[in-house]
Amino acid sequence: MSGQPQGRKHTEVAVGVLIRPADDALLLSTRPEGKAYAGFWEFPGGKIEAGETVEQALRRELHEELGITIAGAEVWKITEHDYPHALVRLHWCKVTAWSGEFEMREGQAMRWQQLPLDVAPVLPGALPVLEWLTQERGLPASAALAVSTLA
Ligand SMILES: Nc1nc2c([nH]c(=O)n2[C@@H]2O[C@H](COP(=O)(O)OP(=O)(O)OP(=O)(O)O)[C@@H](O)[C@H]2O)c(=O)[nH]1
Repeated sequence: MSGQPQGRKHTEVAVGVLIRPADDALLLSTRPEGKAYAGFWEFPGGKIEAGETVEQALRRELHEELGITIAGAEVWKITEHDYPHALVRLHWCKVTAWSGEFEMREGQAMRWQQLPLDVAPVLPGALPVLEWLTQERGLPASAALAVSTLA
């Protein structure tokens, strides 16, 4: 039979939509060298390890990658994306409070961004979230589409 290979397991991922309280800017960072889609812009986060909650995984990842400690995180949306390298389930959390100074511990670049983003390309798995944020902010749909640069 054709189609999905049987038993392909989801990789569970915790992702943080960091929103800067002063101006509602969103934090995007680049994927480090050596990972799939290196150089693509994404929201910071990473894989949930065995026994971790989404919040615990996100706190650990953001500390490892960015050097900050988040106050709390609640799941806002859950999406899935089927990449050649993995079938991922993304647990999106909005984060508006953290402590510590940003430090790019994996050699990434980071930018605070308004919609439409002026960085590209963005990981395809992040595009639905840009659409929701665009709707929430009452912006024209083109504010989310402008980043769909992937062929
Ligand atoms: N962090 C993050 N991952 C995303 C986003 N969108 C998206 O599809 N993903 C996918 O989610 C997965 C995250 O895995 P990762 O490789 O960044 O996680 P990690 O840091 O724990 O990886 P490692 O353990 O291999 O070092 C990747 O397959 C990535 O393509 C996003 O906006 N942010």
